Amino acid sequence: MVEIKEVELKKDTSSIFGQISEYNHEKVVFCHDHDTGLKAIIGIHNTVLGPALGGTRMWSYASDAEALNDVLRLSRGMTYKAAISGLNLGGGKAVIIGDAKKDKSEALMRRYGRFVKNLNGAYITAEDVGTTTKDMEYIKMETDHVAGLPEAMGGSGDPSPVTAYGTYMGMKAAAKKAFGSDSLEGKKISVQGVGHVGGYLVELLAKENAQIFITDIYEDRLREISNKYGAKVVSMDEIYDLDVDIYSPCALGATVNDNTIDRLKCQVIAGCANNQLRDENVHGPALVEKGIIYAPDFLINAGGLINVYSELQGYNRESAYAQTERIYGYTLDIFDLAEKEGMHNQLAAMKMAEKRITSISKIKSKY
Ligand SMILES: NC(=O)c1ccc[n+]([C@@H]2O[C@H](COP(=O)([O-])OP(=O)(O)OC[C@H]3O[C@@H](n4cnc5c(N)ncnc54)[C@H](O)[C@@H]3O)[C@@H](O)[C@H]2O)c1
Repeated sequence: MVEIKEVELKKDTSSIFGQISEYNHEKVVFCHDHDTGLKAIIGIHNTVLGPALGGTRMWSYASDAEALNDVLRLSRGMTYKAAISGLNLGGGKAVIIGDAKKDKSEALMRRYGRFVKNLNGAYITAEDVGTTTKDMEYIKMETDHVAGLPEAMGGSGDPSPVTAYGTYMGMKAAAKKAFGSDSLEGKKISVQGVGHVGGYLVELLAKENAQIFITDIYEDRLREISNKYGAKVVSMDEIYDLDVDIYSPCALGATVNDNTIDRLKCQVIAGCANNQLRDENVHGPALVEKGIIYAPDFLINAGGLINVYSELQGYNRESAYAQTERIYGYTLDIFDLAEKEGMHNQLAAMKMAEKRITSISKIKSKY
């Protein structure tokens, strides 16, 4: 039996190296370019299972420290996501500091691509919040270590529909656990963020005749999704107080926190956002206490990674969807493990992922 260390948040996070050692990252690269205004951080968390693959996020962070914290948490999440999904990939992620609508240019993305190139394949990038398949084309001009290229270029295209499908599968598994049936018909479901993934998820929920509530920063997008699928629009703050069966965080992370947890009235949380629990050690157990079934984020939002991984093997859309469908069964397995071991669902999923990494690391030195 492999011994797995409990993941704890350590306290010394005041220095950069303190933060990097907190989650035991292998490498963190700071990228700066005066001419293009590029400021980016690439986090390589763990490469035991394979090269670190994870998207590049472009976001207007309030501070460099916030950007570092985000890339460290996101890249660790990628390690777990790849491991639990049975992929031969490590965990990595990158952030570009800036406003994706204003600060992006071909030169900036290509300069960033050259930093990725310099890592010689230890990190493979892809798209994330604030980046598009077009940006991946620019990166591809500088390095082969990029995935999620447009289908016209032989790539797997936008991963969002596959991510939405996996999230839907995880949500149905959680519904089965909470309500005794995985049917979402008539269920009241709030979706926070109707961007790439959230939009596709709403489509799947509408097909199953769920009652859908949506919120987003962008009013035009809200109108579009509401008109198309008959979803009711609510304000960004109101989403936490709704009397719903399922809350689906599909925007950014850390929305399950000290300020929101007491307001939530749902029985299930299942969404595609990464790092939904602000602090898994605090908010994982708090959800158990409240009787809310939490579907682990990195498990149920793995569809996009599965899709991108398939591109590296020679893309096959059907097999990517078939593999993503298995998220349903994996999610039920995690609920069983959590119950058996008396732990919260996120921790059970982390332990399952760590177990695979530990066992594979042992065979790596043997020929
Ligand atoms: N795209 C993928 O395949 C994929 C895969 C795995 C995980 N994820 C995660 O899923 C989430 C959504 O990804 P996406 O690709 O759909 O991004 P996106 O940028 O297309 O959509 C996010 C949406 O959330 C909205 N938003 C941001 N803050 C909000 C807030 N406070 N309240 C309400 N809405 C808010 C944005 O306006 C945007 O429309 C992210 O956390 C991402 O990391 C995405």
